[in-house]
Amino acid sequence: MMASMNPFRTTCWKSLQSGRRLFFNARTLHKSAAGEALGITAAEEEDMPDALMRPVEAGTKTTVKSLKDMPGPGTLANLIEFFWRDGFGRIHEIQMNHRKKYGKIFKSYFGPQLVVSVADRELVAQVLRAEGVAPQRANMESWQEYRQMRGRSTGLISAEGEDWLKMRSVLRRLIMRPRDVAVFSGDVNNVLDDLIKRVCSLRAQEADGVTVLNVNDLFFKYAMEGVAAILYETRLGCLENEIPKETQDYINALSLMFSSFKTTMYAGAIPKWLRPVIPKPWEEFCISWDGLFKFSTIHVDKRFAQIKAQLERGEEVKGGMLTHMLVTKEMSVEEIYANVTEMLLAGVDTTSFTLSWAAYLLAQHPHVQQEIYNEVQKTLGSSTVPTAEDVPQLPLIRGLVKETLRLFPVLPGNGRITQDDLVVGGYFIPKGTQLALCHYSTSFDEENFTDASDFRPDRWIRKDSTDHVDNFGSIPFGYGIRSCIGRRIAELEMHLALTRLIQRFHIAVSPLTADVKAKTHGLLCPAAPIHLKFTDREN
Ligand code: HEM
Repeated sequence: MMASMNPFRTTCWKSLQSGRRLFFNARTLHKSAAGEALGITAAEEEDMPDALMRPVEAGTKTTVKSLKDMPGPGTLANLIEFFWRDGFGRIHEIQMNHRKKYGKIFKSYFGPQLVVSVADRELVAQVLRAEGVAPQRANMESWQEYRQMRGRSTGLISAEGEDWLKMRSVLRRLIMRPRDVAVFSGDVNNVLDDLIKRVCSLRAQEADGVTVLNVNDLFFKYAMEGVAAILYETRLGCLENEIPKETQDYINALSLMFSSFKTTMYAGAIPKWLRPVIPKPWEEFCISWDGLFKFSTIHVDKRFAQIKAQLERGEEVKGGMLTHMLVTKEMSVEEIYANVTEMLLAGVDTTSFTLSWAAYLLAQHPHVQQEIYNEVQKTLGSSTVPTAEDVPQLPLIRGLVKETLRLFPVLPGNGRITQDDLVVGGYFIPKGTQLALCHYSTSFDEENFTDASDFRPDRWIRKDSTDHVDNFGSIPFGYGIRSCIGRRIAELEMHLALTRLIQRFHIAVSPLTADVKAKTHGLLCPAAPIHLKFTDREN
């Protein structure tokens, strides 16, 4: 769309396409060379199942079927399921049902929009194996339209083509490897000191002295404070009793964004010409983005002013990711605003929902909690404050996060728009088709995980250095060059938070908590509040 308006973009895009052909030829390379071609870090590659790196077998003759032959629910049935029976809240369940009924690959129509769902580990691997240099996730027209209207830049989530590639290559160098984010351990631990204080003050307000109501609210504030400490290099005060006004304004903008989620994200369904008749969704969408951008602008500008003052005083400028971006000017200031805005948006609910589920699962499985507590005690004792360097010695903590994300993948499905004609599962899929990669159903597939409904963090532990835990059925952060850029930040926040909570408290389910199921609201989140008891461990 935008590319065709700008001849420079068109030229560059062509060179990207030829780069991509090169990449296809490189697919038969051995693992690390292919990893390099994909832009995958060594740590990611280590997790990578061989299936993803295996060269395409030549010379096998198969009949290719067309999309017409692909099974799937009827258009009307699908519309009723989603719009009448509120299927958007049950996307994960519908994914499982459709997988059972139609098989590994099936098609659905949302009005005129065709979506091909891929619900099988090997086929998902095949799709990702065919990715080019700048994969496209979904149609981001509404995000791009807002940015054009306000003269704003796109960020990693909303950008495409060479704009995306340029920003991705800057950010990738800063935060993609565990060792890049290890330096933030101190900042995260400062936030964790406040989280623990907050747990103590909240439970003191309850009659039993141990219950914390609605832990997601607590983890939301922790995730926001933690990610902002890294992105903006500042503290926001989310875990204080009185939240500062500008932080509260941001939280309100974020809530508005999520409450209007259905009508905005899915309402590429609401065509532009209908906006004068149904103006509210677009208006709310713009108001919430205004709030989110305003917040980022305030914090980026604040840091910029501090850096300027330091330079004027002849002082050395030290800092994290934001400082690096502001000083090196590898991105324009508008691009920095857009990226920190989109990263904060992507980093708060994802992390906080996962922490809520992890705490809930620990509370429901006291034996597992005890095993993890033993590991933490053995490695750190009761008072050593963990850092990123300790995490490799805590395999059950890592397993806890992986297992939580397998059972409750915050993004139950992910998207790709095919950039070339493909044959997947014996079907011809033309270029430009919207694919849905069904991570929720592959996570529960018994072929991928034995006793798949069981909560077993130890299933992720390698028995020895040759043991390979094949996990392609569960890729909660996506895979390859368009995978989650914040993965290592999120992992650091979650590993340290869970270690410190388990080290300090015994966590149990409060009788006030009903059996909490998952619902989809854009992300997979708890359908009811989770109330937990935090009792001090006797050390
Ligand atoms: C539990 C926590 C998180 C989960 C499960 C998660 C998951 C994901 C997934 C599945 C994607 C799409 C990947 C793909 O299309 O292949 C994604 C993209 C993204 N995530 Fe995360 N995420 C988490 C936390 C974070 C954090 C903390 C940040 C920022 C600090 C972040 C920033 C982003 C961005 C900017 C993208 C778009 C990347 C691109 O298009 O290049 N995420 N995330």
